Amino acid sequence: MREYDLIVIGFGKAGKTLAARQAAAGKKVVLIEKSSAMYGGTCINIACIPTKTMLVAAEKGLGFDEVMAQRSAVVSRLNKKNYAAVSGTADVIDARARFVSNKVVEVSAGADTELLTAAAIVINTGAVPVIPDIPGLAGSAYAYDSTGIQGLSSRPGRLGIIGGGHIGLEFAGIFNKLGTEVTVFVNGPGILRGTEPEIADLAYSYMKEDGIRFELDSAVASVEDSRGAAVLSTNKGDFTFDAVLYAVGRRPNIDGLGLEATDIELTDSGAIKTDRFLQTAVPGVFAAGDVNGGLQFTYISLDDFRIINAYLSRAGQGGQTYSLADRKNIPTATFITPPLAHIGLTEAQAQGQGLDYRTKTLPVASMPRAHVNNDLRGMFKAIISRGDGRILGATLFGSQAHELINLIKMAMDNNIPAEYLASQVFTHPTMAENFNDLFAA
Ligand SMILES: Cc1cc2nc3c(=O)[nH]c(=O)nc-3n(C[C@H](O)[C@H](O)[C@H](O)COP(=O)(O)OP(=O)(O)OC[C@H]3O[C@@H](n4cnc5c(N)ncnc54)[C@H](O)[C@@H]3O)c2cc1C
Ligand SMILES: NC(=O)c1ccc[n+]([C@@H]2O[C@H](COP(=O)([O-])OP(=O)(O)OC[C@H]3O[C@@H](n4cnc5c(N)ncnc54)[C@H](O)[C@@H]3O)[C@@H](O)[C@H]2O)c1
Repeated sequence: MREYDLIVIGFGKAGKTLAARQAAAGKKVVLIEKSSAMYGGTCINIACIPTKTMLVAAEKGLGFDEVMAQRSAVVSRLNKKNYAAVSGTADVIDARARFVSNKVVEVSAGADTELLTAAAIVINTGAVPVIPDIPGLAGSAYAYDSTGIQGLSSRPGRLGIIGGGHIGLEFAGIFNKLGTEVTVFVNGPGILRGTEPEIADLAYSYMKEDGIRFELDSAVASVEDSRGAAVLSTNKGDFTFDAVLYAVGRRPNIDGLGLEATDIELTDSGAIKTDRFLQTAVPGVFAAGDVNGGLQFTYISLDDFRIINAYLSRAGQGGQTYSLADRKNIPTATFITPPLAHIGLTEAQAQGQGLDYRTKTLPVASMPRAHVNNDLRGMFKAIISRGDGRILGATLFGSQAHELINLIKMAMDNNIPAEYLASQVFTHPTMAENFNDLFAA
């Protein structure tokens, strides 16, 4: 049995960063990844990076083949870069890993198997798409998850999307820009629920203006392949599509990990249960990223790395280190057009908590940079505590929102009051300078 200081299962954001960092610190480290096509993990190969590459290329007006070629070029470059970043100092094994006991992992590739053990083991196996229980969907030749849809060899004329969340809306925008007729099936009265309602309404109206169709309060009852297409039977009638994307959430990936051979415990939703240091019920075994049931974002996986790295680095030295309890405000970005970003409380949440707050909304059309950009769409909204001027939350819908939200996070995390942003000297003409008005009394 080969012995290591650290075994990392899965090439995710947390795992690859931890493997490289611990190996650089002199630890004997191995990272196990079941597919070389996944060096760098989900984000690099099948998620954040390829989808945003597709969006940017489609926004430039490129056609389907060029968009896909750019996607492949970027993924291939980053896949290689990620492999090099880890393999220089740690062992990388192309194999599937599974636990055979609490601290023993079997790696297998074809007929070859080997047992490995280590003082510390980190599970970073990500999440997999939930397949909705719709008769005929799983067997349809025209139904795809978010990975499958990126493998299409030609542009579908008609795309049906089941699910109006992050993935559904992002792909709706990409394919709409490529000239595909897109219909999104939403299982509720609107999209972007939980977002400030006036901004969700605006986003919905823009997407409709752009030609995206929505079937709200819809339920897909069955899918049937017929004459080279998929026919969706729904409570709103029958619809025929050349391709159907299902995007109704992703579940922690514990498939085939052999957890039943260990004392590792699961949460009710099937994630690996951890403490605030991301340690499982087995001391020395950690779970990072989507598999531990936290928010499913690459930057959360990176923050999980920080927690485990701090814990392992102080091993045996006692004292407190960074943990989940210290994690501050988490921003989000939804890459629709224009992008939508949020942090902290919405007005409804502030009201629900009985807080004394004021709100400020600012249409993007009032912003000088928006005129320079010739893109007047969107609205910014801030929620500010009346007493001490703290920023309680913000929703930014407009060009560069995904970048700007990080400035507000810094202010919120450090208790910098709204007044500071209201009087800060900003470069001009920029979208950021509008914080002078957004945060003014
Ligand atoms: C289409 C899409 C778009 C997204 N866009 C964004 C975005 O813009 N911004 C954002 O922050 N987040 C985005 N996300 C979410 C983000 O991709 C994930 O939260 C993040 O990649 C999770 O990383 P992770 O560290 O959990 O592990 P992952 O990166 O998922 O890595 C897990 C790795 O483990 C490997 N593996 C699994 N089981 C085994 C095993 N038994 N043995 C060996 N290897 C194994 C897998 O092959 C995989 O490479 C998106 C997700 C999707 C699907
Ligand atoms: N920009 C980003 O940061 C980004 C982009 C893509 C994905 N992600 C991450 O990936 C995760 C998964 O994305 P997702 O879009 O699959 O999940 P999601 O949770 O964002 O959205 C799923 C949507 O599907 C709906 N739904 C559920 N069952 C349904 C059904 N049977 N019929 C119709 N609709 C149904 C839900 O109401 C929800 O609106 C996200 O939660 C997010 O954490 C992030």
